[in-house]
Amino acid sequence: MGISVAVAGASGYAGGELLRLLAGHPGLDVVAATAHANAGQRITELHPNLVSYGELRFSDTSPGVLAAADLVFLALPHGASATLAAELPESVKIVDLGADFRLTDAAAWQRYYGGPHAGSWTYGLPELPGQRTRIAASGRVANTGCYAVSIITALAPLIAAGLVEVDDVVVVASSGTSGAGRSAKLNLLASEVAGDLSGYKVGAHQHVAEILQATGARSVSMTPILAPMPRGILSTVTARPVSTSVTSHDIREVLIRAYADEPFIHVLPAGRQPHTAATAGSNSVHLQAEVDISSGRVIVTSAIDNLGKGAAGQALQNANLMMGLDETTGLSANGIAP
Ligand SMILES: NC(=O)C1=CN([C@@H]2O[C@H](COP(=O)(O)OP(=O)(O)OC[C@H]3O[C@@H](n4cnc5c(N)ncnc54)[C@H](OP(=O)(O)O)[C@@H]3O)[C@@H](O)[C@H]2O)C=CC1
Ligand SMILES: CC(=O)N[C@@H](CCC(=O)OP(=O)(O)O)C(=O)O
Repeated sequence: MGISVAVAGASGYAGGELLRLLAGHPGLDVVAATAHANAGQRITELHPNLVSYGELRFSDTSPGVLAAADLVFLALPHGASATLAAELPESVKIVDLGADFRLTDAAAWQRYYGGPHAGSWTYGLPELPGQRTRIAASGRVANTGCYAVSIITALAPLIAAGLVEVDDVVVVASSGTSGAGRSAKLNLLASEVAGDLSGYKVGAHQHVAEILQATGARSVSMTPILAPMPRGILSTVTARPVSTSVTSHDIREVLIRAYADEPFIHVLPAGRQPHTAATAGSNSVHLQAEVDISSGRVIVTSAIDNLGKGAAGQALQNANLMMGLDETTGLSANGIAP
């Protein structure tokens, strides 16, 4: 018997992707998969792709069920994680895929989420300097938000290297519909989304708070766009260089150096643009950098699978670190394209 694992919110998109990854993990055994309205249903009724779970059914999401595991993943709506985590013993390690514990600043929490701030846990992005060691030493880790992963990995090294101004970052980013969860909302119907592009939460996206916190940027303007595809996020991150002498080559060199030893972050060869399809099903981030020949602004494009490095893959990477396993176990850098 390996390390026992429970997934709360396993009937949802992020929880379902976690179950898929965990089915191929040699050291982690799923002992419980919980749901809310769907408790009691067979896993395969909600996730017909997960045939290896056979007749197993979703349990209720209760502290008693979860406390029996060594490691718990929380893939729940905002607010539900904080309530449940408070009822689990310290001995149970937790990775929260939601936002409840991502922000250190209560005022920032208030601005974007409202309601009481539950506190903060170790921020779950191992590729940030020093963060891998902190995650490995933590019993509680808060996963990075999906857009935030793609944007922070594009921006943080440039700010750390002093290559771009911190007060003029502009992001336009598109997400597939699974980013919104598996809820029956009018704007997510296939007939509404197919053949359409639209902005949403324009100028007020909650991930800006964690992008500021993780990168040291002082001002980020973000325009999210809902894209007619099931998975994937493509972010374009533009910033003003500190000097007109900064070249595309300089930016690429900084990114290449920052991620030289990272198994999941790939700076593409010059001239090749990231594609969301190339990251689908993987835990990878694909990056490319250019300097705009007209405005002189730095443009970094970044593609991820929102359910992979944006959620379940990242959560498993963090869990591997927390349990002393090889960080890449059960994860693939390769996407499933086309
Ligand atoms: N989708 C994505 O790409 C990403 C999601 N996340 C985060 O992961 C978390 C889960 O997201 P996602 O999978 O998309 O959401 P879904 O809506 O697809 O799934 C939500 C899950 O939570 C359960 N649930 C709903 N209400 C409650 C409740 N009151 N108490 C306990 N469980 C409840 C649902 O159970 P049931 O269906 O049985 O009612 C379901 O299992 C969220 O915090 C989200 O922000 C983070 C990064 C990316
Ligand atoms: C398409 C879509 O609606 N995406 C969601 C992604 C949120 C997410 O999953 O991240 P959190 O954990 O921070 O909520 C959004 O933009 O809010």
